[in-house]
Amino acid sequence: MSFAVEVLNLTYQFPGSETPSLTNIDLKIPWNTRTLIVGANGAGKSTLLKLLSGKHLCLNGKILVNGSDPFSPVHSTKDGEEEYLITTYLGTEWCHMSIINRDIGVAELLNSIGMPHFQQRGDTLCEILDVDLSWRMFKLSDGQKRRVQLVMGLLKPWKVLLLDEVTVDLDVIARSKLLGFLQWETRTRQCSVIYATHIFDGLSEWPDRIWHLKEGSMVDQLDYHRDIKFVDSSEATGNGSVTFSPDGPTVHISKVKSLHPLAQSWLHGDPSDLSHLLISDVDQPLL
Ligand SMILES: Nc1ncnc2c1ncn2[C@@H]1O[C@H](COP(=O)(O)OP(=O)(O)OP(=O)(O)O)[C@@H](O)[C@H]1O
Repeated sequence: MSFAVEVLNLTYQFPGSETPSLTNIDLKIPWNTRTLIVGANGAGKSTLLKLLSGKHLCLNGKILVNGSDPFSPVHSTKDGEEEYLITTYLGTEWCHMSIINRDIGVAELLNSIGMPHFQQRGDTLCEILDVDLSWRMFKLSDGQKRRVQLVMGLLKPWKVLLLDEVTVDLDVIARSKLLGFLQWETRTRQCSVIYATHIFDGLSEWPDRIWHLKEGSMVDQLDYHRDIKFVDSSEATGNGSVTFSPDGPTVHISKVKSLHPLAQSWLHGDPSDLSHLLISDVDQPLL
């Protein structure tokens, strides 16, 4: 069976560093899956995603993405007539690309990276991310710039998408549509997504697997469908419902299906944990 990603006994230490950032990582990620990586700041999420994208050379262990070493110069592959990038890595450096702050039109920008060759995909992405081709980049809000960037980053189809928290300033609708698009992609063609995030809103139904990286080690690997059950809490009035009172401004929000409590409990006790400062569920004010 071929895997989207296969990692065997990977240990990675940055040059000049005293300790490894990743230790003895073993992973097998099948095709047509969505993997969520959860970990405290400094746990090694970005390092892992960058290694998978070929940005760092793996010296200890083995990494195969689409069956090949991601550090090799081969960056695309063919499925029939279609050409695919093997990996697309969208991370924090990519978010700061200087071109997005210039006085340039969105249509011009997208055309310069090959939109005409991927017209249908580009149109779909512009529609789901609500990007207007007549916008000028320097006039956009941060969230609008991010949406244009995401259209750019996702325009060319990929086999393995590595997302390193790039949805942080999307509004909830754009984020939800983007996650829906990625879910649809993984269901309709041979590809997989690995997503490292600290934001769990709207993710409860999204992943197939949820992994916990702690101090460079993969300490939990859950199968979403097999291992996770959402249960009604005794004080909840429903499951994920919102009731607007006709008589006033009161809104009743029942406990919603969320992976946030799982992440909170995993990260409790992990290094860089400040969970003692968190407002508990019970005390949390409704803003
Ligand atoms: N270029 C580098 N040189 C040396 N050490 C590094 C470098 N980049 C990251 N590290 C170290 O590797 C470890 C993992 O960092 P990484 O950026 O992968 O964490 P992360 O889980 O992505 O964190 P965050 O949630 O804050 O983005 C940290 O201890 C960090 O200090």
